[in-house]
Amino acid sequence: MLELEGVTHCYRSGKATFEHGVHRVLDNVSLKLYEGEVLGVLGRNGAGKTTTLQLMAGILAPTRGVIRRQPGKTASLLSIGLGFRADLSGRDNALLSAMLQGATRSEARSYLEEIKEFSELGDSFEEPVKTYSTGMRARLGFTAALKTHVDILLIDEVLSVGDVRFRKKAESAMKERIAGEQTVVFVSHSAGQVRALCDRAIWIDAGRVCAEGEVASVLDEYAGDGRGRGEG
Ligand SMILES: Nc1ncnc2c1ncn2[C@@H]1O[C@H](COP(=O)(O)OP(=O)(O)OP(=O)(O)O)[C@@H](O)[C@H]1O
Repeated sequence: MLELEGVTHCYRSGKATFEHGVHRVLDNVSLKLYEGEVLGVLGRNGAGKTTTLQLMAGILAPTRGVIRRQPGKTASLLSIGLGFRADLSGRDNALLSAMLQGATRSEARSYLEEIKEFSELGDSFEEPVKTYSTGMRARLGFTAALKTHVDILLIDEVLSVGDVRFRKKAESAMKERIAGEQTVVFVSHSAGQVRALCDRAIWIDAGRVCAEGEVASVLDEYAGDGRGRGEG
């Protein structure tokens, strides 16, 4: 459904840092995402996980290599604080986000009360997003993505924020959605969440895929490396 072939991604940095101002974050990464699967992405801070999701979403273009997405399939990146217009209300942002996922205006409107209720934002739903806390933004982003249709859902750690009660509710709603046909790429630092939600996992370190395959064996290798130990 989505394939990365030999993908390298570099960011520009100050001339005095990295190699002549070029920071190579992904180095010749190849991976395949199959329809209906939930792929977990593990890796320490700065390993290149978010960059991988942004490439998959088409927000970034690779420096080298190819990204193939099945024609007509939509991919959407769900990450904290990304994609909201700060001056617009939660309601208007939810409307926009649904329309950006391909809903018509009236379809998008029909989701709004559900989004308001699930996100538990109350009257804040009518307030500008710039007045929201990080947890409130995450709840709005999570709920808007949960309620709208997208072929490939790319989730960047949004299930790790918010209070415990909302996190549990979000996890079980996500499980329900995943149980259907939804294709998901899921970045998390929590071994527990990856074990509970994913069909397959990859471990990225220093821009390369170190391990790929069955969740339990990838988690073992990650923990054995001493970096994933003790998380979740
Ligand atoms: N826009 C950017 N410009 C320059 N460097 C960047 C940019 N975005 C990320 N980087 C660098 O790329 C590397 C990988 O970042 P990325 O966000 O993909 O890592 P990550 O695995 O998602 O990390 P985390 O677990 O901390 O979220 C880091 O060293 C980061 O500093």
